[in-house]
Amino acid sequence: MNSDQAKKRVAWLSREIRSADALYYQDDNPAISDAEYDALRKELIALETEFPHLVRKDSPTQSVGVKPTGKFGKVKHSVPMLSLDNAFSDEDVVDFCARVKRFLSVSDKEVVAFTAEPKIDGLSAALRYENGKFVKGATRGDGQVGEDITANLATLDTVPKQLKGQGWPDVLEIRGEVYISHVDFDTMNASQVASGKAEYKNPRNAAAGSLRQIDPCVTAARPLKFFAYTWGEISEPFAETQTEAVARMADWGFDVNPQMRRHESPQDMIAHYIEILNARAGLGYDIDGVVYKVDDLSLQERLGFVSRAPRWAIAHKFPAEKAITIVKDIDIQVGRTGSLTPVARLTPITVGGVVVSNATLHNADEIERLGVKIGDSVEIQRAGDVIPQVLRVVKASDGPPFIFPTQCPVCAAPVSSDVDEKTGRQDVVRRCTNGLSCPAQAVQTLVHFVSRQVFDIDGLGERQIETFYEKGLIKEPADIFALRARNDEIKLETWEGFGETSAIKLFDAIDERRTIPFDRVLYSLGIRHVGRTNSRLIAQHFGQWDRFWTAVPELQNPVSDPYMSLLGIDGMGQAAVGSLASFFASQSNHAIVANLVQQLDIQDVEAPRSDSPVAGKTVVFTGKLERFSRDEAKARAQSLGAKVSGSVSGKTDYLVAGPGAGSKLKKAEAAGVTVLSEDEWLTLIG
Ligand SMILES: NC(=O)c1ccc[n+]([C@@H]2O[C@H](COP(=O)([O-])OP(=O)(O)OC[C@H]3O[C@@H](n4cnc5c(N)ncnc54)[C@H](O)[C@@H]3O)[C@@H](O)[C@H]2O)c1
Ligand SMILES: [Zn+2]
Repeated sequence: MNSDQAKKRVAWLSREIRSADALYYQDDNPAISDAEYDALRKELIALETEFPHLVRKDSPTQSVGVKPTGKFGKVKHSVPMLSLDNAFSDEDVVDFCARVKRFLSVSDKEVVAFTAEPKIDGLSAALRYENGKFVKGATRGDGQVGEDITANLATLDTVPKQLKGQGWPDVLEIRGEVYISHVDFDTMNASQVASGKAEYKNPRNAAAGSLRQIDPCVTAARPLKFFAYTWGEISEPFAETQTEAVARMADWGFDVNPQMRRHESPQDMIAHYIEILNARAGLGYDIDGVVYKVDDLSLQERLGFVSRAPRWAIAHKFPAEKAITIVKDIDIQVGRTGSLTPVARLTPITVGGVVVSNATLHNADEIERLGVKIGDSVEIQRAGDVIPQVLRVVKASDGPPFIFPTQCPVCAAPVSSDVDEKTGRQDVVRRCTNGLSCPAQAVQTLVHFVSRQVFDIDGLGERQIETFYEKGLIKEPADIFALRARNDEIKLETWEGFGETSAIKLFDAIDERRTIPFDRVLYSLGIRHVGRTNSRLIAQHFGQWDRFWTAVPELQNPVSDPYMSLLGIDGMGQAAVGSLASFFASQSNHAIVANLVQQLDIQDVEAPRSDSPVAGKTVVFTGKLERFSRDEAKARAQSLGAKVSGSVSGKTDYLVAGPGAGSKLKKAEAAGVTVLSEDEWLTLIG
């Protein structure tokens, strides 16, 4: 970016931030998420660092909050109320500690202690005490001048009107955070709804809205609380460290946060941060990070301030898990079994450090429940590696409601939903009824076919499958094995993304997989209810592919021997056997499998040994296995006639626990299940 472009971007960012500030601080009604806001600020700081001449005196990076409105009287802060700099990563924390030491000319070996405590997501307030009596309360405002909300603050139980104990300075200004607990927030919103008023978006906005009421009686009825954590003007010092100061505040009758601790290294600070992050959901009030402060007050004094934040403190922000964004479109994806899954296409937004541009809407019922339509503002959530979800509509657009298609969006075949045999209710999932004649189902079936757990063909992924399918070169699994023979006409080495070597590599990878066990072939077909376990059970039952193939036509008769004997297998149900039969009822499916089998050398599957020491036993594997992969362990156990389960229950006979085993191990121990190490397991099975 050149200086000119940077100038424009800086101006734009400043404008965006200022307007967000006004909505957030003055109206208590933000229009963008905190994560979005933080991203704008971060970008502005980066640009101003790169182009220092673009820093204007009125830049949002040089100031705090917004100027007070005329709604309340004004209070001048004799000690400015500042904001905090942010750290977003562990590295930032290490840098911060190093920066503090450098500033103080302290060697690496010497210790500078820091406190760590939760960053309460409320709004800050200053309480002035004269001779132990509460005389004035103010908001932060723009840091220099705040609003006089004495009467409102006086209504809080956690704001002492008279300090307890003794030894307080004659003039003492205590600062801290006003907030609302989760329980109180829910109650408050329920009564907002009952009286026909708008709900508050989150506890912070509810607290800010409640505190900045013209009528203190309204504030008095709101469940506001106050945590004390710092101070402003004082007539004389009252402590030597942050830790000591907070302890004295507690003595004088203030709530202080019980999670605060002192640390001597960035590693300990970060460990504490993780501890608080994990405790977050159970605290009962919102926090949005951890604040670290230099413990020694004389060092704090030496470190002083930069424009809007102290040099001796930093806020280590939590990754935001939720964010608000806009639904640009709703697409319907067709899966391998024809299921229609609606996906919201979003205006991209960073959630927990990851850009999210799609979120699942699960099914038609969920769309109806949420009432979501194209153009709506929605709140989304991302947790771990799962697909982001839409939680709720924040602001509805005036567009038409979303109509769930009655035809497959890919092949236009009619859509239907199954009826649950037990409940007689319509399944929430709608499916395309066109089977493998639907291009979407065909491609997804092929993708499943080549995937790791099935044919495991290196170099063939979704993208390649799509290309081959579109060119008409792979329409069914058997075509994959014919590619090499047809390459004179295909000339794969001339395709974009392929060279001579990668083409040969792909053909080799395909040929390597011609020899394959019976159960994998069955699993590769992607038949509903015939997953890995059932494929294995069926394969073990027949032993050889040819025996199975001879029995296939008889499966159309539900009282035939093969049908009944499959039903008799422990673990197989009507759904699986019925689905297997109806798959082969289709002429084209039958032909597809026949073509495939011609290309393969199918290995027999041995029936489980009933004389093995673990035959008929139920085994659970947990932890990190070091002697074999999870798949291998499972296959081995099954071939010895053991049942492998994913969870510990009363039926479990053995738990094989590798290093790092957690909840399953605890549960097994509690249930008196025999726990074996990997070596013990190997000895047992011989
Ligand atoms: N969504 C929006 O439109 C929008 C607009 C403006 C600001 N914001 C949000 O507000 C924040 C910026 O506001 P800010 O300038 O108040 O900075 P800040 O909230 O990130 O940090 C400073 C504040 O933290 C508070 N705090 C809480 N616990 C504390 C503790 N234990 N010790 C010290 N301080 C503690 C204090 O009130 C202090 O003023 C950002 O997180 C931003 O996401 C959002
Ligand atoms: Zn279709």
